[in-house]
Amino acid sequence: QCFNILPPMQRASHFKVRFMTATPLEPSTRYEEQKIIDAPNANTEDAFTLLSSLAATTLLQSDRRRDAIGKDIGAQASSATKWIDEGSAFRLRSVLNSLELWMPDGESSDRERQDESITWLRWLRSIPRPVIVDLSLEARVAANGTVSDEFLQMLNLSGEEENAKISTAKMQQIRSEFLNRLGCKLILLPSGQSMQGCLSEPNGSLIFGKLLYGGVTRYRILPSSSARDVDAPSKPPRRAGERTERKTSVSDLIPAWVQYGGTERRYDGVDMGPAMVLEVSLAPKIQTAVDGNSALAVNDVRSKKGDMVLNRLAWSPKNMFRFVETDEESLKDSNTTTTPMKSSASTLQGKDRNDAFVSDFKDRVGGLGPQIEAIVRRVLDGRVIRPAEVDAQGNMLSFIEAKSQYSDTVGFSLDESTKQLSMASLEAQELEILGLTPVRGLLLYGPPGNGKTALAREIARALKARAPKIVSAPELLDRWVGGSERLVRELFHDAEAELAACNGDSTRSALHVIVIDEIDAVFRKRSSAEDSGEATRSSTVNQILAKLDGVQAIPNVLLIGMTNRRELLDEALLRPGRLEVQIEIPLPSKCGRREILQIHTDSLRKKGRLSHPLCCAIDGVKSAYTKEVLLEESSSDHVLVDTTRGRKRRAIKRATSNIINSIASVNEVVHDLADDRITGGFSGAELAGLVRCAGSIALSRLRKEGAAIDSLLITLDDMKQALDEVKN
Ligand SMILES: Nc1ncnc2c1ncn2[C@@H]1O[C@H](COP(=O)(O)OP(=O)(O)OP(=O)(O)O)[C@@H](O)[C@H]1O
Repeated sequence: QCFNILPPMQRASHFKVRFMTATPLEPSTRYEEQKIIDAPNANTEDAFTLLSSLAATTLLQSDRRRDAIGKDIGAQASSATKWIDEGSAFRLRSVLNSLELWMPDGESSDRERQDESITWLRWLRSIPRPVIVDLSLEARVAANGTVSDEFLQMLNLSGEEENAKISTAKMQQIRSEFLNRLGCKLILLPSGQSMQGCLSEPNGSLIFGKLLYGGVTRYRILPSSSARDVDAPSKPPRRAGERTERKTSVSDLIPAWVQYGGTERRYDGVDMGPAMVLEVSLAPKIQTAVDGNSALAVNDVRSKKGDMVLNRLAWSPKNMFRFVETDEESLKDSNTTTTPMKSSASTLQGKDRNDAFVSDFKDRVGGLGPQIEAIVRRVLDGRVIRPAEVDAQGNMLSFIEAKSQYSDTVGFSLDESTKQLSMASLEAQELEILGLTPVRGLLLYGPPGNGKTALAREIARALKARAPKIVSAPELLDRWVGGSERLVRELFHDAEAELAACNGDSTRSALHVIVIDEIDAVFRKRSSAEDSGEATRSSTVNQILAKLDGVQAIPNVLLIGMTNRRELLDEALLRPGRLEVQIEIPLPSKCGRREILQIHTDSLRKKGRLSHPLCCAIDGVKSAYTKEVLLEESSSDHVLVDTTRGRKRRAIKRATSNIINSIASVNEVVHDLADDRITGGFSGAELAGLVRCAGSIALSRLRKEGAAIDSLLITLDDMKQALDEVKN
């Protein structure tokens, strides 16, 4: 008995809609013969068109229901929506449930769409005050194809006119009257800002809302207070049906809600970034003359036509939305719960990305937790990371190497491997607008051997930068005229070449990390005597500074300066815009020493080449091997049990007990290698050296015994000897 007037859904194959059969109606003889409404022009491949078509279908179905029940009821519909067909309305709501903003995720091959949505999102994040974009016209155009003349004709005919021929002009009027009852708006609110005016739709309307971005509090203003509001603006209006929805991550799927027209409604932005709400409204027939657009008269509401910025944006609502698969059960009639959806984004953003960086660093350099966090915050956060190409072994290639291998794509491609790059670039551009650009220069200073160079390499690796160029500053001072300038030019040459290949767009270039060790040799405080060496030095200094913050500044470069003597440096170098972030890399603390020891013994431990007591000493935990356990283990060794008997066995046990007694005394002395009394004052390099020394002692022992390398085991005793050796 159900009248099928749906647009062809099968083309949106990925999209599941639960179809509710419309409430069975008294069959109206007039419609019995009517079959599927032809919708040849309806393109349901984009979500916006499908949504608009379904909204129009809901209107048609509801009108039909009203006609079937009786025109009078429809005509009398005022504050309640008695005229709405519940089945169709439910379906429309399910469609909205699975509607999402189309976000650039790097996975789509549709570059144009990516660019469009980035522009659109960027605009959304920069709007200074609430904006309402009226998409009603677009929605009506999109829905137009779904509505056939025959059906409209039937809905509008009264009994007597049934057989009369309707003129084209009249038909057009009926069509536009019908479509004008369909409304669609985007409500955009900057972070934490509220709408000044209110939205209102005619009595009997149904408004479907959906939060697409950020967070909002939605509520209705009670009619009594609305009038009072004008006279006494200080009095807060009385609210009803207040609900707050927050979309904290892309994967949060906020269910759509339904509101009734008649009362005024308003949205307040939650202080968590900009918010975007989509509203689709259906007005009852009785209100046709007034038109659903009455809401646009409210003071802060601006239509698309009047917004110059919006007119300049190249965007189309057809590219703004997409459908995601939803878990139908969990969304069932829920207005408050949020449901996670499957996220296609595989790479990380924001805080997650920073956390991943921090833990990645910690696996490789020890004892520098606070320093690494500062570096991630100041140097990595907000940076667009276009990964540099790597060779077969995974080593980062220089620009020249990459160019010879990947000649056509290097330097300016946003390929498949650069997932989330567009989002990162969007974020970076926003930060740039706020003046929060990532720094171009970093100074690492502190006593030698504590991981400055190691950290610089790690930064380059974490940023997936080009193979870092590490030079020692004195190498830059060429005694020949013009020599130093040439050396500095060479240092920055690759970065400049790649930037030129990307047409100056630094977000498309991989990052070039340039490390200058012993930077104090070049940038030391100026001496009064201006000898010839001084002249070379200052021209080198000027050239490097120009690359950092001068007119020839190169944005795709991170310069890391390193020194053991910060106090010798010229203050001009440390100004913001130059080596702006200065991080001290001190001697490691007890905790740091333990981390460094763990890093340097990690591979040995994984291969089972460290004795248990040594592992315990590295970790600073008491050995679980007590004398008794060791004795037990040695006597239960299957070789002993199988091949020795009686007195001989007892003799071996006694001998083992003596050995273990002596080892036990060693255990008690060194049970924490990181302890101040044992490795206090050691630098990272010395700790790395200590591990190598213990390894060489174990190896020479093995050689003396004539055993094979695969039985190498470094013991606590080896480490003790190594400590003696290193300390002397
Ligand atoms: N914090 C650390 N974590 C892990 N290893 C470290 C650490 N500090 C030093 N090392 C080890 O010591 C070696 C030397 O350190 P590195 O060259 O980074 O020190 P540096 O501070 O740059 O010294 P210099 O000032 O003399 O150039 C590294 O290769 C590494 O093996």
